[in-house]
Amino acid sequence: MTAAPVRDGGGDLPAAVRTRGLTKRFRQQTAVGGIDLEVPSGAVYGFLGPNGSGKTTTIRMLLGLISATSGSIEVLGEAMPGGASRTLRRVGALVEGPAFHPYLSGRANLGRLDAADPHSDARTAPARIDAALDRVGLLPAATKRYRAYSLGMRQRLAIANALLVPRDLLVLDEPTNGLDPQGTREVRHLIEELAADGTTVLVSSHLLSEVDQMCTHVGVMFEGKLLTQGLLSDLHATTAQTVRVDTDRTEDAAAVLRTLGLTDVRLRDDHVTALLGEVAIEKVVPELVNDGVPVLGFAVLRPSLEDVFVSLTGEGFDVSG
Ligand SMILES: Nc1ncnc2c1ncn2[C@@H]1O[C@H](COP(=O)(O)OP(=O)(O)OP(=O)(O)O)[C@@H](O)[C@H]1O
Repeated sequence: MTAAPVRDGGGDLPAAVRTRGLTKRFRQQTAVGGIDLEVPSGAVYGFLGPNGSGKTTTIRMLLGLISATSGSIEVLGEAMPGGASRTLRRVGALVEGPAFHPYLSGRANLGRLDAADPHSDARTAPARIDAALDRVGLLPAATKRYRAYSLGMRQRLAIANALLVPRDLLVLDEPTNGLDPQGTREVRHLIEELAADGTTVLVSSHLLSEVDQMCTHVGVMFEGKLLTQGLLSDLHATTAQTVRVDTDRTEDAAAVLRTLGLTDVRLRDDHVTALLGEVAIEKVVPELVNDGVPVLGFAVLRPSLEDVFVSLTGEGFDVSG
């Protein structure tokens, strides 16, 4: 398996994150095996991979929480860890959720965390805290106790904590983990809004549909390797298209599709699907009709991210969790 060429969508701006040969070994185990990550400025970059594929380890290296075994890291154009303290002020992170006090309000919790930050300016804290609460839609619930917050509100508060000072890059590790569908939607919308304001977002996830819905770019991790990365639309386009033929003569339709050279032909009660491969799409319907197969419907299906993943790894994506 070779990684697809890297697309640089960042224009004149330096990439928000660029690594070369980034590697982390824990004793015998290589958790991250020489990855070249490229997160263009302005992207919502979905860092996708099954559990244990190395996403958190990579993120921890980017943020200087653990050291790399080898390789290089640039964040916002600065080599790390060289420019770390200055640069990391411009990076908001949600890796392990901050420890919130259940009996304090959302606002008071942010106040405590801000006061614990040696770089923060106490004089501007009230305004910054309310701006962050407003940004994540929690200003109306600012005085509620944390323990009364829903799961989605708790996670939005954690993101507000990452936004207490202006950020150029947000790094969110599995921000929807453990959330119910409503909470997941809230966090996803928030990420989309932050991105619309110009913040680059690197968000890790093991949820394919989530990445599909909110990201412009995607990097696919598998067993410590970055299998591919680039624009999500390019990734979809490079994966074989599936066609669907609705017919009451599925056996006959399947035979025609196989003869034409389509592969992975699957029969259902009232339709057949198959991978188009190199076959010219305009040939399919005429050939079916020529052979007397009644075509009641015909569609080209956009490959799902799961199709992309399967085509890259030859394995299904474990969507548990
Ligand atoms: N501190 C550590 N010591 C030893 N092994 C570790 C350590 N941290 C991570 N690993 C191992 O490195 C591999 C990658 O883990 P990592 O947490 O980066 O994966 P992940 O893709 O983030 O998965 P998850 O979504 O489950 O967090 C795993 O096999 C894990 O057991």
